[in-house]
Amino acid sequence: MSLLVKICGLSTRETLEAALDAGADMVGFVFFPPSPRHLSLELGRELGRQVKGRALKVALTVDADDATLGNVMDALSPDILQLHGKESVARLRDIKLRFDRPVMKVVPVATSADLAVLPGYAAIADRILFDARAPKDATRPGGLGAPFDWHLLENLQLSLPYMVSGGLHAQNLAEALRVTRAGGVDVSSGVESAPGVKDPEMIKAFIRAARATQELSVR
Ligand SMILES: O=C(O)c1ccccc1NCC(=O)[C@H](O)[C@H](O)COP(=O)(O)O
Repeated sequence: MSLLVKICGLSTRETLEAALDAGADMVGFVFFPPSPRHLSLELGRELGRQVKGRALKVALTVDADDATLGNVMDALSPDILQLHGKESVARLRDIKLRFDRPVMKVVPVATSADLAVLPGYAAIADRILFDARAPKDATRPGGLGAPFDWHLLENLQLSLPYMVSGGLHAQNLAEALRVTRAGGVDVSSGVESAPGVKDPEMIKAFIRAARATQELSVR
């Protein structure tokens, strides 16, 4: 199975086009006002139209209520909902039923104890995204450019697909894949020149590096 590459936090036509041209499988759009990558619904609609089926559109939200999710659905028409907050298993089930979209649940990781939630989420989610657990005083739960200890996933047995994220960049993604055997990689800060400012050349370099390491992926 081929490695999935997701470029997250896109917010301009130019950088979205760079990701699509370079062959990103998933493009992520952040709907979380405290984030430097937050999109208005209007911009989300415009960028969503630009994708034209060339990649899967992923809507990232954090503990969003139904009204917010409904607005995002209407504007972006996402293919996948990335739930990056503290959404419970019951909330995941509710969101899937209500919005009829595959759900990618983010599991924040700092220690092995963080993996205890997996059986619950695995029963409902379509995919898991492992990300570094944000520090308690962080203004957002992700997109901080910090990695976690990939060895925590070394002996993972998971019945559904999973991706890895957190502090990835073109130079370390091969090692992350070697250790975790993840089926996909997700990046935001590692393809930026400043928080929220994507760099087309860094996007291309990341996707090139991911394709070069593709044979390491098994899940
Ligand atoms: O990007 C944000 O600002 C953000 C805000 C709130 C929750 C999650 C957020 N980003 C998550 C991602 O972009 C990715 O899914 C992933 O965590 C990669 O982040 P990075 O470490 O910056 O590469």
